[in-house]
Amino acid sequence: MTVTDDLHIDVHGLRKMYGDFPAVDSVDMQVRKGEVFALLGPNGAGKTTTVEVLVGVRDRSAGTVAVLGEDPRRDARSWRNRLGVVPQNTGDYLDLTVREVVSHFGSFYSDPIPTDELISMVGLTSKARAKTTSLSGGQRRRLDVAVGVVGRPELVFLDEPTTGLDPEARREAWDLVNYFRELGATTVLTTHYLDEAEALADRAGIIAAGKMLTVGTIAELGRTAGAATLISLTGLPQVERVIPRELGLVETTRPDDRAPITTISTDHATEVLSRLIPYAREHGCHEIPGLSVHRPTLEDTYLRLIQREDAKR
Ligand SMILES: Nc1ncnc2c1ncn2[C@@H]1O[C@H](COP(=O)(O)OP(=O)(O)OP(=O)(O)O)[C@@H](O)[C@H]1O
Repeated sequence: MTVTDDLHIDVHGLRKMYGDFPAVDSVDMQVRKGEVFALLGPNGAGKTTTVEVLVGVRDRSAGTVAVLGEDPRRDARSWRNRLGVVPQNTGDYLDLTVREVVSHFGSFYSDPIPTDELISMVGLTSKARAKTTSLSGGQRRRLDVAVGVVGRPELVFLDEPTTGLDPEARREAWDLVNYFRELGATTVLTTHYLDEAEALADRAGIIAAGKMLTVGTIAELGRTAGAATLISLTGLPQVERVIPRELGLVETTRPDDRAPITTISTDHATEVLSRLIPYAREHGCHEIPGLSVHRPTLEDTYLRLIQREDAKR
C-alpha cells in the first residue's frame, strides 16, 4: 500500500472565503486510514466549514483536497456512498418513527447495519416506535448519528456529535466511535470538548480563526505550547541547593499561616525527582508533603494557543 492509499484525507492550503472573510485559511490536514482525528477549536474557528468542504457540500476558494483519494468537487455517487456524515444541524424526519427513519436511510446502501442493531447501538431501543417529533434534543442527536453511519462508512464525519447530550448519552456516542474504530473506519470529529478529544482521538488538530495552529497525538499536543512540567511540594528547605538552574526553575511562595510551597518548573522531571528524593531523606522526610507532578496537558496547550491567537486579533 502506498502512502497516498493510506491517507484517507489529504488537504493542502485549504482556504474558504465568505466575501472577504477567510473562514478557513491555509489549512493542511492529513488523516490516515483507521485513525480517529479530532478537529478541536472554539466557536467560529472554522471546523464546520472545513468538514463541509471535505464532504463536498461546500466549495472551497483555494487549496487541494483529496478525500478517499477523490476531490470532493467531483461528488461521485460511489465516493459519497463510502462516507458517513453526521452534520451539526440535520433536516426534519417528518412524521416518521425512529425505526422508519433508520430503515429508510439504510435502504440507500447495499450493506446497511441492521435497523434494530443500530437503534440499540445509539441507545434508542425504547423509542424505536416513537415519532421523531416526540424525541428530546439528545435523542434526536442519537438518531442523527444512526442515520449518518447506517451505510457502514469507511470514513465518518461527526460534527460536534455530543453537543447537547447528557453524560450517559455522550458515553454512548463515544462507544459508537470506538465501534467504528474496531471496524477499521476512519473518523473525523469536530468538538470543543477537550475530554472528548482525549478519550477518542489518536491525533488532533487545534484550529482557531481559520488557522490550524498545531497537529499531533494527544501526548504531543500536551508538549506543543512549550509548557514545562510543574513539580510542587511543601516542607523542604532550600531545594535550589540540589536543583541547579539548568535542570529547572525553583520558586518558593509563603502563603500566610501555611508551610512554604516550592514549585519547580522543569523539562527534566525524572532527573529532578531523582535528586529530590535523597535530599528529602537527608532531611528525615520519607514522604514529601504535598508532592505533585503536573505534566502539561492538552488543556494547557489548547488554552495557551487559543489565548495567543485571541491576543493577535
Ligand atoms: N455561510 C456563511 N456566511 C458567512 N460567514 C460564515 C458562514 N458560515 C460560517 N461563517 C463564519 O465562518 C467562521 C467559521 O464558522 P464555522 O461554522 O466553520 O466555525 P466552527 O468552528 O464550526 O464553529 P462552532 O463550533 O460554533 O460550530 C465563523 O466566523 C462564521 O461566522
